[in-house]
Amino acid sequence: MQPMAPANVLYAALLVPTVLYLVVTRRRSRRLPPGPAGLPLVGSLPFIDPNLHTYFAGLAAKHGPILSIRLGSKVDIVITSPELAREVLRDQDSVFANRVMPDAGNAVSFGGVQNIVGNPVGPMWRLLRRLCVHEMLSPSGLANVHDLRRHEFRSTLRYLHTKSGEPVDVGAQMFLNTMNVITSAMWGGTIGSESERAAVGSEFRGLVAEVTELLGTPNVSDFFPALAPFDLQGIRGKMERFRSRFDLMFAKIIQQRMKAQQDGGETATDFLECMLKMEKEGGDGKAPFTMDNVKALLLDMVVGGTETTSNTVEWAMAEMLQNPQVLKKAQQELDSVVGRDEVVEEWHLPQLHYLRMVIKETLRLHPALPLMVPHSPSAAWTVGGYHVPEGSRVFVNVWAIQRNPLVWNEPLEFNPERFAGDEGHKWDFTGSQFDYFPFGSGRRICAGIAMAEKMTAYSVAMLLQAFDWKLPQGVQPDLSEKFGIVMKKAAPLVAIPTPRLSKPELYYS
Ligand code: HEM
Repeated sequence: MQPMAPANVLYAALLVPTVLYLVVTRRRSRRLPPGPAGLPLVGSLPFIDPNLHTYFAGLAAKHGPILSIRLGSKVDIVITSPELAREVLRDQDSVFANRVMPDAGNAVSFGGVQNIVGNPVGPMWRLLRRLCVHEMLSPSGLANVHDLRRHEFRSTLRYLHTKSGEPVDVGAQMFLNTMNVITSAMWGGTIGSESERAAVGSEFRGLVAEVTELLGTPNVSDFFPALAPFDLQGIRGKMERFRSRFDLMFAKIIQQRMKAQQDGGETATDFLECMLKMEKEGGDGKAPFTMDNVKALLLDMVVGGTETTSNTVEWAMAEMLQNPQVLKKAQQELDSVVGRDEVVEEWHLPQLHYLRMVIKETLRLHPALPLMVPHSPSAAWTVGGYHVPEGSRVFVNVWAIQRNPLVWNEPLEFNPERFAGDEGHKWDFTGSQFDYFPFGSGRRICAGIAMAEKMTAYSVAMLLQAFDWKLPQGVQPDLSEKFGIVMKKAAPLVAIPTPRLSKPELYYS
């Protein structure tokens, strides 16, 4: 046998390891992340805990920062480290920016993907997002409805004053306040009288509560999509009925507005007006825009904006009642910036630095969406060296990441001071830091950050400036959580307000 030429030896010496490397990495990259074994057919379904955020955190402690879990016929991926969150939400954002809508979500959102939350990234999603972020939720959009917002806050202030000395369900009041603010930003004064507005508000409240409850209910149709047509738990049927009720309510409001336009009334500057304009134009040339989009967007705002905001305010108040030194410091700041001879206004908010730190700390310990809204890759991909199947649901456990003891000193302590100074300022709501991102990050970041910031700060400022708060006799502070599509307090915060402004008339000004 002829000896090999030196060039061939070199070639073989390079080729063999290269082929081996490709085989090994390819095999490795087809490997799903580690995770619980589960049972045949049902996977880990029988073992999941309803408090999914803590259940997933427990699995991550065992299986690592990326894990896979089979629930029925679907594989879900859970991410629990800042590095991998960055990979999914920033480095590979263009691949991971899609969603898998639950069956219930499809049923309620006006013909499937008519809304922002459910739409895959594309011309339609861009148009819907631009409308929301640039028209309704931009600084100028929010400024347009400042007076309506102030009106709602003042009526909550009056109501709370009538309840002085009595137990108040803080979350329920804040839910009502937020709902009224969001609906008035959407369709302004379209609904005539106060009593008519109150009736619409209360119907909405009931519907939104039922919709969010059902969105958080485990559904066989999602675990076994082949069974979805049978709607075994009746969830789709219920959601379709809710959608019809929303449809009727929205149709009535839209009709009233169109009639007002025909009668040549004053031109409104609210969100409904700019959506109706877009509907008349039929879209932006790249995507169509129909009446279904108008209704689906209205629903997005109500469902996405109310409980997230009001629960954050409730958590902030609950944490401060547990940590009275924080509450006192926030009130001292309010006294020095606003005093007690006038009611706090939105224009005071930029000067309330400590209050802003309180909100940041609340969203660190209690992010409203603990697993965010699941993302989904548009193609099979590799994350952290593991295979992530196309169309799988990817949960990012922001709740666990924001309690990571490697990043946060005494992570379970409620300590707003950690957001002070240059070190603290780096954590904000822009999603640029992957150890703190309560509003998400990347192109799917929350569309309502500007409104959420304003609403949470204004609400907490009003509650603390106008009242002292205490728990009813014998009630202990309780900070237990209840997982849902939006994280709740397990026991609603009931507390007693005592007026602290200098004159009673101020509550009715
Ligand atoms: C404290 C209050 C809030 C928190 C903590 C919050 C948090 C979030 C998070 C984590 C996401 C998912 C991000 C992702 O998937 O990467 C999201 C999405 C969204 N939020 Fe918020 N949110 C709040 C308030 C609001 C408000 C007031 C509105 C509107 C009125 C709103 C509208 C939306 C919409 C439309 C989306 C979907 C965005 C998309 O898929 O492109 N949110 N929010």
